[in-house]
Amino acid sequence: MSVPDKSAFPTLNTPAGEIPADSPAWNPQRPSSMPHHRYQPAHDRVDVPLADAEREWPSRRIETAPLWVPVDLRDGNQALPEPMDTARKRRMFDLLCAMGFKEIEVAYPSASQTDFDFVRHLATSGAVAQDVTVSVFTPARPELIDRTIDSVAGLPRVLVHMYTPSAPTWRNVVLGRDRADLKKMILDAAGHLMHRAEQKLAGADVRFEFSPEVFNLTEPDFALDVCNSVTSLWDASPDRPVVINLPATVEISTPNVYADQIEYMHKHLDRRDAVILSVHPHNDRGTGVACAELAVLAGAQRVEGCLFGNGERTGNVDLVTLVLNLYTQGVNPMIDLSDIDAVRQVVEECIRIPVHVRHPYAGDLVHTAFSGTHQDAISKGLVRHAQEAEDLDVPASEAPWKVPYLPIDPADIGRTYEEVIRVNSQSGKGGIAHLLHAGQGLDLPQAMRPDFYRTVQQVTDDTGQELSGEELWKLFHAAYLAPVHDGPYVLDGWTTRQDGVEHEFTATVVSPDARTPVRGIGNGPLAALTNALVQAGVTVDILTYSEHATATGPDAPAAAYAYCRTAGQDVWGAGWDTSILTASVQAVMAAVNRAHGAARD
Ligand SMILES: CC(=O)SCCNC(=O)CCNC(=O)[C@H](O)C(C)(C)COP(=O)(O)OP(=O)(O)OC[C@H]1O[C@@H](n2cnc3c(N)ncnc32)[C@H](O)[C@@H]1OP(=O)(O)O
Ligand SMILES: CC(C)C(=O)C(=O)O
Ligand SMILES: [Mg+2]
Repeated sequence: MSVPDKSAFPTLNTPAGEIPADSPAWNPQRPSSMPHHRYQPAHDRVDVPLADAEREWPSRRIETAPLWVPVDLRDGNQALPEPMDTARKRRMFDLLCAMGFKEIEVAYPSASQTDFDFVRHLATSGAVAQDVTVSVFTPARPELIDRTIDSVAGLPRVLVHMYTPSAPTWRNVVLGRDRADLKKMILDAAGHLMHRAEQKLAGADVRFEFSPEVFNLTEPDFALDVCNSVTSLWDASPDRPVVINLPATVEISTPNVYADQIEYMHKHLDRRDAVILSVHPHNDRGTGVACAELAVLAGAQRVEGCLFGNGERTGNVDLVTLVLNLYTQGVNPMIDLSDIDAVRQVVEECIRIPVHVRHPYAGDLVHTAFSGTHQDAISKGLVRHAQEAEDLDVPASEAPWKVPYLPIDPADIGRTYEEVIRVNSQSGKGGIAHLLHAGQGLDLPQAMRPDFYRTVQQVTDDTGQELSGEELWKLFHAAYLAPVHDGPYVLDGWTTRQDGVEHEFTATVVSPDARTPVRGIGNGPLAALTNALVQAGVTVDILTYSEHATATGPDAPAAAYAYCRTAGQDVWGAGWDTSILTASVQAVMAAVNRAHGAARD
């Protein structure tokens, strides 16, 4: 074993402190010297409004899908090194429509000519179906609102989404306004937006959305006041509801805090039946998905996010994960991900960022098990699943899914089982047997599996590499099948004959020293074979024997396995032929040659 060279590691500040006095004996961790004191807990940065008695989200369940709203073409796009052009945006838009999204944020039209032109393209090309609402995003600046309204002229269903930062640092540092000033600015802009839309978009179905940016760091009473003022100004009603979108623009806390903030708004917003309560989590702490899910428990009805979590910094919340998380709870997610690789391919080509191999549901490795015990469990689970489907008389794709370690049937999202089990040095006999079964239809006897496992382990340990199904088959072939032709005893032209219960086996046994004609009698062809081999000086006891067809149909090869005691050893041999008899003779002769070949070496 090689010892790593310590100089290759970066210099770390070694833990400076003593073990805290109140640490239990089992925990010898010491304080790190990193300056954690520079950061404040979320509870010191913002009031968390919900009292214990009011909190209901922990005991709720998600039983229907919220309205999913992809913001890939705006929030995702603004975070790209190379923002999408019209062709890429159109490809992404068509994908989102095909997946079943009905409200899609398509641009920040005042940001660039490209974004403006894309909205014009949608308005003039007939790309937008009857039931799809196009959403556009604008800051609260009159000239930029005007440009935004100009972009959507001619679209029949539009949501105009206006935002302003509302958290104290943003108010003070970015906008230089106090609460009253900011509220005035918001209401002025909201009024301007409404009047401009009335003037320029008459006849269209136009609705409005407001986001207090960095809602999660905004004082709850201020957020509530601003949102209520906006819904009142826009005269929200159940038949023309306003979207109030409450972003975790930058994640700051554990998801339960966000859930409390959302439940507070859900319970205190005016005109609640005229407000669609929306959330927009980002993923700075890696908990965007948890925030969205807890927010839905807390009363959110709409979720904004991006496919595969693209977006500013660590991304927007990942809609693919959210949708499939819901699916795995037996809830119809209202979005089609039955070909996740096709979706992934379009997204990767549009945004030019690859999906990580460990990305939930979609990564190359997420339905794959390398480790032995997992493979064993999956392999047994798949067999049980097929059996249960048969018992229920339904196709395997309809039977309830309970396979260990696989939260979803990979086939439901267009993945194949081939990638589920892969073999390296961490793998065990179950996984190896599974791959041979999947590839060649071999059903290795349980007792033979450890034997082949040792051969495989030797190769994977020596190379440190993965073995494909094809490579495993080659190894199996070399170990158990090839010795029939490649060893000290080869049969030249053999025949069998049956007379009542008596079987006769005749052959010429070719060995390096002689060609020996042999003839044996027994109560079966293999007994006759072993009896004949004695005449060539070979004593064989067949300890166990089994055979099976490797597929259905008359031409399907049969596989045979023989465990034999010969040359002072117990060895396995295998045979593979369209004739079961030939396969069984091969299996015995392969075992003989493996043992006698090894004895001579
Ligand atoms: C959390 C989010 O995702 S928010 C969306 C962020 N997305 C983007 O910024 C992408 C598109 N943005 C842009 O193209 C540009 O920033 C524009 C066109 C909107 C504005 O460009 P510029 O006028 O050059 O301003 P710049 O971007 O430098 O600064 C923003 C200005 O808007 C103000 N501002 C920021 N947000 C808002 C808002 N929501 N409403 C009104 N004003 C705002 C800032 O205070 C600043 O004002 P100042 O110039 O008086 O200091
Ligand atoms: C909804 C808008 C303002 C946004 O992208 C955010 O806050 O992250
Ligand atoms: Mg955002």
